[in-house]
Amino acid sequence: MEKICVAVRVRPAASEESPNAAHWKVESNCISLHRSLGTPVSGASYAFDHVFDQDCTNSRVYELLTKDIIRAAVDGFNGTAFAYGQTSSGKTFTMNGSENDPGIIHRAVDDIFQKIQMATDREFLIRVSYMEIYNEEINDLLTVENQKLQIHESLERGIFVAGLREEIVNSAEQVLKLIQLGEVNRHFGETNMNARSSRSHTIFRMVIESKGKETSSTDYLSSDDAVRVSVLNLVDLAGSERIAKTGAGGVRLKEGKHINKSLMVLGNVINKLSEGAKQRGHIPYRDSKLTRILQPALGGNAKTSIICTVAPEEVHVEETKGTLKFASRAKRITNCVQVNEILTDAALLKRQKLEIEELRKKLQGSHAGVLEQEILNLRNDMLKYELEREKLAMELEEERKSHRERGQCIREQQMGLDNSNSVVFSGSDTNSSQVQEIVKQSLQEESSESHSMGQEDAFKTPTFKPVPNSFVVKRSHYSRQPEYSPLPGAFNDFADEDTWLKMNKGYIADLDSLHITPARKVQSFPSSVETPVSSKFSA
Ligand SMILES: Nc1ncnc2c1ncn2[C@@H]1O[C@H](COP(=O)(O)OP(=O)(O)OP(=O)(O)O)[C@@H](O)[C@H]1O
Repeated sequence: MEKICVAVRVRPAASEESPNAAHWKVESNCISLHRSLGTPVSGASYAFDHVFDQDCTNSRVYELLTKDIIRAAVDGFNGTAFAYGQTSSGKTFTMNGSENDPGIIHRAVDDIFQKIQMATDREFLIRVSYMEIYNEEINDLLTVENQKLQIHESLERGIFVAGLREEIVNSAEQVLKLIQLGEVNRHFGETNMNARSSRSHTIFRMVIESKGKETSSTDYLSSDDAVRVSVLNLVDLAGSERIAKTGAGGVRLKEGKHINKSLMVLGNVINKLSEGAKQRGHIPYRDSKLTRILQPALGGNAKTSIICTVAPEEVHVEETKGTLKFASRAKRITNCVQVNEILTDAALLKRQKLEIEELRKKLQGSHAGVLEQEILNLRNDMLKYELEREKLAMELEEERKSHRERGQCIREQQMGLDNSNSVVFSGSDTNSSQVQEIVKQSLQEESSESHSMGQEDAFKTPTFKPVPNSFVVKRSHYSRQPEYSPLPGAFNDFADEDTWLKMNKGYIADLDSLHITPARKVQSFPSSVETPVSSKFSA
């Protein structure tokens, strides 16, 4: 959204004013009415984007008010600059200027062609038309035969005047010649107020089309393929007039009525547009040809500036106040400005290719997203496995610890056994040492076997327990090795119940779990055996 730019320009006084007369004072961007003694009139002070006093040149007005619109028009934005004010206040002077000080139209034309020459990456097509609205009829100023033209509206062209001559131009000089031609056909008339009064509203229009120059045939990714079309309107309105002042009659009176009526409709449109969007309701653009043609410039898609010209004389104070009020309302209008682009079939095709390329990139981007998610999942899994591994390592350590404790326990038992044996067998014969050795071996075997057992089984290794009622020695391996098993009879020779009782000091080892080494082929313990150990140990 962009506000309309509004400026006020005070023309030089036509005749010397009395020093006691009320006058307008310009300070910065404010204009205020003062009485003869210099005291300001309350409620008659106004501020605008710019206020130009009588010494201001057209050059400065152009620089501050119009130059941006012209630049934007070359870039594809619609633009409108128009002069509004009572008759003889300086509208035509501002738009057309003089020989020494060319007006806005002349400067705009020069500027456009300069900018086009500088935009080397684009090619331009400029069309010019010039029309007037005279007595509410549209006439072509470039072709006199084209009279009473009609306004049409289409999706493609927007609001346009059908049958209007559009001249394709290549230079500023060519355009200025066309303007001169149009000026000849324009309706001027002499009134009491102005020797050469505009009796019509004139609209000088330039349509600027541009398209990026193609660098190569495969350069389909260029975003400048669309054709930009902008419409620039430079409007010189007829001045509102008081019939009593202009002394109009006859043709002039009729003209004056039409002028005033269309300016009133313009005022109504501005009034409505200056209200909030909710209150404004219907905008009466269709009530006059002027507002219909200027519709895009008023609250539509165009950069717009209005220069309100005022006469400084005391005699015109009321008209000047009216113009300033109009300007104040116009200041509140906002337009919605955007570049106008037209896509040819070729440009459309190229743009679609560009879009597909962009979508492909996006798709690739989203695929990368999927991969990233997968990597994240894998990382999570790895973390889980790591935690599980640590847990298992801790369990293993626990296992080892309990295993060490079991080993310790076995060693203690063995030591206890050794001690008891030394008591039982002290000073005894060879047989007792043999028995001692066998028991030791058994315990060692048991100890080594317990290494390969689970924790529960390990605790079934020999331990001390109360003496059972009867002595039982279980030799589970005998059945598997019958050929070499020691004979129970031989064992009985010394391992009777009493002996074991003595050996274990009231306790017996639970031999259920004792692993008896693979048996040697012996019938009985010899009376003199050097090493009665199993082949397992001797091997
Ligand atoms: N800023 C200015 N500096 C010098 N002369 C000016 C200026 N503005 C207007 N004039 C002169 O005042 C006279 C009236 O100006 P102009 O014709 O531009 O008024 P207008 O608003 O177009 O009037 P109308 O509505 O009747 O066509 C002209 O002679 C013009 O040269």
